[in-house]
Amino acid sequence: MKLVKFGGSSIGDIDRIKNVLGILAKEKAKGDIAVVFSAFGGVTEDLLRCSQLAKNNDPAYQPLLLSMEKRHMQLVKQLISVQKQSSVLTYVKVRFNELEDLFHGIYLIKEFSGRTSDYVVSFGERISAYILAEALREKGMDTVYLDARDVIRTNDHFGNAKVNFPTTNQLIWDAYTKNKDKVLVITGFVASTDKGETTTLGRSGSDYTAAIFAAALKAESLEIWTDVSGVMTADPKLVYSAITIPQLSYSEAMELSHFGAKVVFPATMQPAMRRKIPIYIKNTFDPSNPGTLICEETENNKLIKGISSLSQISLLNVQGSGLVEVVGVSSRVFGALARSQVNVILISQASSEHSICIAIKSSDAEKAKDVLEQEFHYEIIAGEMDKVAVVPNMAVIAVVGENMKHHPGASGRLFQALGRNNINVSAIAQGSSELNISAVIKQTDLQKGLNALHEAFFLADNKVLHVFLVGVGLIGRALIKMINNQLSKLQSDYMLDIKIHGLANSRYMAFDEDGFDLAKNPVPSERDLPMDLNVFLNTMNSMNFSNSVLVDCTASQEVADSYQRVLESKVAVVTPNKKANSGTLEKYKELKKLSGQRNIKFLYETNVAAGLPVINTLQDLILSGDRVIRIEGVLSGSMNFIFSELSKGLPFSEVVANAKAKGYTEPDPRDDLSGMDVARKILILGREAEQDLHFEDVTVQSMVPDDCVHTRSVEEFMEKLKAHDDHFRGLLEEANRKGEKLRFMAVLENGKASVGLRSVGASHPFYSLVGSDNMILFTTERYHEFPMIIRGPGAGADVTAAGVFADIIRLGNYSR
Ligand SMILES: NC(=O)C1=CN([C@@H]2O[C@H](COP(=O)(O)OP(=O)(O)OC[C@H]3O[C@@H](n4cnc5c(N)ncnc54)[C@H](O)[C@@H]3O)[C@@H](O)[C@H]2O)C=CC1
Ligand SMILES: N[C@@H](CC=O)C(=O)O
Ligand code: NA
Repeated sequence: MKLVKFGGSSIGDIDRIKNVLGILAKEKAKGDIAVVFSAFGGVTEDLLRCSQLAKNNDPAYQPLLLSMEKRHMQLVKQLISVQKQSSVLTYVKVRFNELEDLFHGIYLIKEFSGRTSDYVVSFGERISAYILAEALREKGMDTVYLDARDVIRTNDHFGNAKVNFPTTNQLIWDAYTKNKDKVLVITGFVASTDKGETTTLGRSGSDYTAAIFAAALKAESLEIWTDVSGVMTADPKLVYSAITIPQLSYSEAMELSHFGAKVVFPATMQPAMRRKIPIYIKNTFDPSNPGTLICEETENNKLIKGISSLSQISLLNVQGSGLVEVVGVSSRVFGALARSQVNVILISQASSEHSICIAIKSSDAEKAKDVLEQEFHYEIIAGEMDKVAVVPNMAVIAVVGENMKHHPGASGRLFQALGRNNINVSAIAQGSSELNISAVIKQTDLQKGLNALHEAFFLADNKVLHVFLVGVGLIGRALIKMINNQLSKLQSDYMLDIKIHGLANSRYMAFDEDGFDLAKNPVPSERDLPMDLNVFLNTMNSMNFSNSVLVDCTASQEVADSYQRVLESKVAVVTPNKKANSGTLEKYKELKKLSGQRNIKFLYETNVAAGLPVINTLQDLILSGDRVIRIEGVLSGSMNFIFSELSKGLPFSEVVANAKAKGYTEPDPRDDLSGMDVARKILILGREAEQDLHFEDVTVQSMVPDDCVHTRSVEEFMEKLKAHDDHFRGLLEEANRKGEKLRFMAVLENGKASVGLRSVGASHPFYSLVGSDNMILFTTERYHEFPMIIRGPGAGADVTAAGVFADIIRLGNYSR
């Protein structure tokens, strides 16, 4: 025989109830069952609300009671055929009359005791089970309604009564044998004392009822039907990739639930567990889902079963020389805490015995500090012990699973995952049962920690990078396309997954917790939210993914100014935007330091020469001890394109327009023509070469004619430029006459840089450049006689997006 239990949410309305009746018909077809029901969804709460209103002498309880009565009557009419309705309606009516009398009494005497409360709420289960027993009979099931108060005997601890098992088991057995061929339909939650007073069984009481019956009847299994598909690997509200745990041992279920896996409350399952009855947690709304099986021995191949946590924790630190080798100190610590009802959640003491660290609920922290300081008053005065330090705003994160004891490496994986995400561990505890490893971390790190551990233990083989992309323009869009094209290969061959959760341009922003479908080329639009960088970053932080990265594909100063805050929140930054690194030297150094010290990556290969490996190469040279003597470069793809095209005989204004159309220029092409873009790049290269370079150290020759400097828009600028076509043709002709070519270049030497237009002869390396080519020559102590040369297209959507993409993938390598 199988014991089946449905909670209030499973029978919340008529559709849900019909669904449950269908499930029961199928279950019955498989074999004998007995059913436990809670009250219909929300009824217990409504009964308590009525009671409170009545107690407060508020007649508003009357309409509430009336609406409850209507709701029940309506259900009877919907579930039971007209011929059979009247007796059920009468039953319900009589119960509501009793309730009315009860509330009237409470209203008059303004008193509502625990005893009355248990009696009041018992109506919920009594009415629901009665109606459902009748409804099942209508469906052809031979049911019998059983008021559990007739069989479950308890003491008179109203609200949380303790069961007298010998008597209860006998009474249940008798009731069962009396109705052997029938389906018992049992009221959950309620019981009674020997004197016949109604009691209730406390938290998750209906589950408890089901477990008590399952044990007494030696059921083959117990099925708890609820509104989720079993116990999940982590809280799905915090870990979006959480999945159902197929099997849990009884001890694992106990451990997980202790840490707040709210689906089942295994203390209530104890009677079934003692008899080793398998327990299934099933989803009423997805009956074909196998859910979770909780049993004695599980088929087990995962290192851990689940990850759990407790919030609102404080750490107490009791420390001092007075603790070392003094017998009885810990007994005094825990004795004092116990006497003042402080529950200790976690304890950790190093073998040096110099300090004891205790995790408790934050609400107990002040009391705990006081009692401990009283207990050790004299030791503190004598300086043998410090005052008790309290660290608030902490959380306990725990991995649970019996397999940990057979396989070394669980704690290694745990600390590695937390460490890689820059989550500091303040205390650790693992009992010798090795069923649970707990770590105390900051509350603000909790969600990230849960996700990091979930990835490490459950998706271990696939690293996920969580991207927040600001700037869905030319480069941003090309990047999205590129990631989408490469995703399945990265997933299958490199175990790397990339999800984009946030997208923004200057006007709108959009978020997707599961990650946008990149195949749809997502772009934020007026259907989404108005862009607000602050909100964007806050949302990013609140999603709290491990391995998060802000990808900045704007040219915005505001976004660049946010990197410090982003890095401080332990989110990496990848960007082609040069604004941050070419601002003040102090800012540049600060960001480098922050990223280095906290080990949060800040990658910007595309700041110079797009995807060409310039920055990484330079960093490698420097890291390996080389010293840069001179850097010479054509660092602007657009300018090289412009002066190359010019030599084909096209007017200057037209080739500038072409460069813009091809996506080589900055969002504002004046940034290129003014030499600013190249100045920024040589400044960044100098700084990467460990030179303390300021903007004033760069001399810049602008290509923007004087009357174009103050144009108000890009369009006006492009228009005015036409008047200068002859000037640029003249420059070209002069170079041609000398057999030379015009190159816009930068040179850095002896702590000074210059940027401007030169004409170079055929022997110069820059002579042969074509199109959007860049070329960089590093003369260093090692590359002294002949410089190291890097050459190739240095602007354009694809070559830039590819460089940004490579930086993102690099993050995946670091975080692996
Ligand atoms: N085009 C190229 O070849 C290369 C470009 N870069 C850099 O890439 C960055 C992007 O360039 P493009 O895609 O060509 O520019 P774009 O103008 O096509 O796109 C910029 C995007 O940023 C958005 N945006 C601007 N300010 C914003 C703000 N405050 N908040 C949110 N979004 C904002 C715009 O709405 C637009 O979607 C620039 O920093 C550029 O210097 C770097 C190397 C090469
Ligand atoms: N506008 C830039 C693009 C890369 O930074 C260029 O022309 O090189
Ligand atoms: Na580059």
